[in-house]
Amino acid sequence: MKLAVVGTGYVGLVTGVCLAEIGHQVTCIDIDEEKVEKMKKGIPPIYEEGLESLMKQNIQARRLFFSSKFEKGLEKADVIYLAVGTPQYPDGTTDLTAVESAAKSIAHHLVQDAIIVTKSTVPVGSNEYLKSFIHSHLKNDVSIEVVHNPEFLREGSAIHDTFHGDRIVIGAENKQAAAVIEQINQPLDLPLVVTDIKNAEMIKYASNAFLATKISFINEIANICEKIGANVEDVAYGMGLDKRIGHQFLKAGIGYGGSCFPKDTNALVHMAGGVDHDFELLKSVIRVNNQQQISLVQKAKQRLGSLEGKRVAVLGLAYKPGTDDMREAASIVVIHRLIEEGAEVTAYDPFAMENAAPILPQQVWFAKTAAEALHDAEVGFILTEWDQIKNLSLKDVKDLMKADPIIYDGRNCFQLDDVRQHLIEYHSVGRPSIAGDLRSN
Ligand SMILES: NC(=O)C1=CN([C@@H]2O[C@H](COP(=O)(O)OP(=O)(O)OC[C@H]3O[C@@H](n4cnc5c(N)ncnc54)[C@H](O)[C@@H]3O)[C@@H](O)[C@H]2O)C=CC1
Ligand SMILES: O=C(O)[C@H]1O[C@H](OP(=O)(O)OP(=O)(O)OC[C@H]2O[C@@H](n3ccc(=O)[nH]c3=O)[C@H](O)[C@@H]2O)[C@H](O)[C@@H](O)[C@@H]1O
Repeated sequence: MKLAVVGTGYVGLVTGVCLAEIGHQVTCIDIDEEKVEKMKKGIPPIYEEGLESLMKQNIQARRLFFSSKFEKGLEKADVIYLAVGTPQYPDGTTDLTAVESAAKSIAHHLVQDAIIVTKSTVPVGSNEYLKSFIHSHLKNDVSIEVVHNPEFLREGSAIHDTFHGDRIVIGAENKQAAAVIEQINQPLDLPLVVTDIKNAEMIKYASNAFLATKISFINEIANICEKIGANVEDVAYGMGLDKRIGHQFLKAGIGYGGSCFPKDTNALVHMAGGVDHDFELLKSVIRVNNQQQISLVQKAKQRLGSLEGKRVAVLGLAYKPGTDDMREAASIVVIHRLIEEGAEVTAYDPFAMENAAPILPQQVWFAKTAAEALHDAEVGFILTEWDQIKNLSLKDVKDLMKADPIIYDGRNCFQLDDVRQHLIEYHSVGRPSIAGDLRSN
């Protein structure tokens, strides 16, 4: 089928590439011309495992095209996917500016009947509004249907998640339109949920809110574990064996970040408020997460009295491994706090430093390697569990850092026994602290 995808970010580009891979003819449209020029050459503007090779293969097979011109990209497209960003306003409500702008461009350039499939996460009721919005901006005598097909991929495993997702949700008021989207996805052979648009919109928010709840729950358990001398990893393992609970999303850490959990949980709280429902549980989830992000700096300050002038290495900046995305990364909160406390921060991330530089305080130095960041540091903060960080030898870490170093590990990257052997003072999340080299005190 001939498809167009509008917006080529983490979701749009992966969607376009994967739809081409299963045999469709796809043109991806983006208003960012620089990005489009890069993509035409097979260079993805984002870091995502496996994306570049799949993109190049489909460009070569002449199934995948890129354009910054709507009139060209929409030519003969039967189905148009909309995957532009839906960030949050400072008050936590959803900013639909990009969706409206892209919808208007689609409406202006549509010359044949089409189904518009929204992939962007939008508040309940938005798709109904979008349908009339597009209608009112059509320039030609064409008919449209709107289908909501929320996206569940995770950054860092986006290609895998698209081909092996747990379900595809199709929200439609029109059965024929739903059937077309089913047909497009048929080669993926994944379980389908065909429902109405409001349900599809709510499934997306409820899913993200539930996953965020699991994380804040285990982080609270971790905080209690620390106080009573238990180990959250053993606790989570024991809990997760119960199939009703499961092991996924029970990894305690520095709190969730990323472009979606923070904004989608806020949006759902606002949506609930809009219908006079005080979503107390989700508000607590958000509060717990905000506190979790600053907890390690608070511990360091308590332990050291002051961080003024301390040389601090921050390893890992992206909100999770496998991506260069810095949106709502815990590292932003942690580093701002460290700088406010007077620390001298050197940071390292294998892929996210380019995106991090413009949003972190100017005082931050960027190191080319983890070893360079650790060199002569007194305190280390681990904020993303990249293999490049998890696989560091603790002997090297100790040798590189100043005498009697202290590590605050927000991702529980190291085995406690291993740390004990290396006599490094080590504080992680929800596990007993390790005292370090007592001989030198
Ligand atoms: N990032 C993720 O892992 C996931 C994101 N989502 C949702 O998918 C949507 C997109 O998210 P991302 O891909 O992260 O966004 P993004 O910010 O990475 O990409 C958006 C793209 O749209 C382009 N764009 C903006 N306005 C445009 C317009 N008027 N016409 C054409 N292109 C335009 C931008 O240049 C950019 O390339 C959001 O609603 C998000 O909540 C859903 C699941 C996963
Ligand atoms: O709507 C979205 O954008 C996406 O949001 C999340 O995907 P993503 O943000 O890419 O990454 P996750 O793997 O979910 O991690 C999110 C955050 O939670 C943290 N996390 C995750 C799992 C865990 O056990 N503990 C934990 O702290 C991660 O470190 C990260 O900061 C969801 O997992 C996707 O299903 C959804 O499509």
